[in-house]
Amino acid sequence: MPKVIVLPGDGIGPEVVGAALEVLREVAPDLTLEECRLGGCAYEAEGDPFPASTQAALADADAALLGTVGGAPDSPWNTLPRPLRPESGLLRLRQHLGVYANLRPVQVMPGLEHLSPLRPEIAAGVDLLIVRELLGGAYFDPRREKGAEAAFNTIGYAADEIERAAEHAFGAAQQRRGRLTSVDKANVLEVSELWREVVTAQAANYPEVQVNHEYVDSVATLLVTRPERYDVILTENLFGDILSDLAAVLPGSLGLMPSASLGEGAGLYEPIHGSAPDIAGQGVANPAGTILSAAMLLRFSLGRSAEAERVEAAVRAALAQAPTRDLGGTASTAELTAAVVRAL
Ligand SMILES: NC(=O)C1=CN([C@@H]2O[C@H](COP(=O)(O)OP(=O)(O)OC[C@H]3O[C@@H](n4cnc5c(N)ncnc54)[C@H](O)[C@@H]3O)[C@@H](O)[C@H]2O)C=CC1
Ligand SMILES: CC(C)CC(=O)C(=O)O
Ligand SMILES: [Mg+2]
Repeated sequence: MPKVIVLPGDGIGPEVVGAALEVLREVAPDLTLEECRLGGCAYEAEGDPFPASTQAALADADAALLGTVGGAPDSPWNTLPRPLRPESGLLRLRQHLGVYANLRPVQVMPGLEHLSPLRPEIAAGVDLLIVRELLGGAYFDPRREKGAEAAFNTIGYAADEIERAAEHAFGAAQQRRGRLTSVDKANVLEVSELWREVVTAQAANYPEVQVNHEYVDSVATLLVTRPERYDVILTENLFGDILSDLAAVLPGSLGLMPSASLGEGAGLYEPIHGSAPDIAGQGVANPAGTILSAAMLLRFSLGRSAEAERVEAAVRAALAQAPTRDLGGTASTAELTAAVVRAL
């Protein structure tokens, strides 16, 4: 029986993960679902945001499903020594699992164009994939330092770190529309120059994939004005973090965006949004991104594509009937989840 570690986390995490579990129990009742702690809740209970108990449970797991971690701007968690903060727990989890390729699909589902704040002719038909390198760059810089007068983080990449993330992007482009846009800042940054050289060299192995390179600042505009230009976007950790939140404007809400993080072992599945302290505990969070992350788990970690498609179709149908507040509707988390379960 496949084993999935469930990490509800902080803020709205337990609410959206609860919704995804309702759906998973319907479509995959044979899964062993084991709940563990990650983030601020783990620090409070066990003194560590990525505790040994969670690490031990992951040892024989097939996948992990995560909600969100982190506190409000005034949370005491934000002044803890950095390794003890909730977000460090998440970074350590990603490193522990070795999940270097973060897949963030951006889709405006047919019939749901009206949920986008953008004009229908821009939003209609959007279907792109952001492949974000997840274990390198500024977030994992070992030389990071903060003094009273100065602080720094460096964006560093080794060629093989770029290569292994790019493999995923080329592979995805082969399966999709055959176009790969590598996003960097090579007009200013040496690290981007190397990024561009590595991706260009790799392109020779994928003659059927059409590759181009664009600067991240320009992509920030084009992504939300001419999204049809993009099929697969490949980029580094920090740029990918920012561009994927921006891309959430296309379908209409951060709450709709799922992700899969893949390496050589168990995969990690999580919505791209944070713990939304402004709405936590109110029962109004949009659970669609987490439910769609569970669909990605079924597809990538368990090879259950038919069940994944069932879930995706049910989410599409439910969002048409019962949009949540972030989408201009009135449905609660529980109401949207019930609509998804009914539509399965
Ligand atoms: N992967 C993770 O666990 C992440 C954690 N964080 C942490 O989350 C906390 C809050 O960060 P913010 O910058 O406020 O970003 P956020 O993504 O939590 O919230 C941004 C805005 O989007 C809304 N929102 C997010 N998810 C939603 C959903 N499912 N349904 C409806 N509305 C939703 C929020 O209410 C808020 O207005 C911080 O502690 C941050 O460090 C931030 C990003 C990712
Ligand atoms: C460590 C996380 C808080 C970074 C983030 O925002 C993300 O991965 O989307
Ligand atoms: Mg983010």
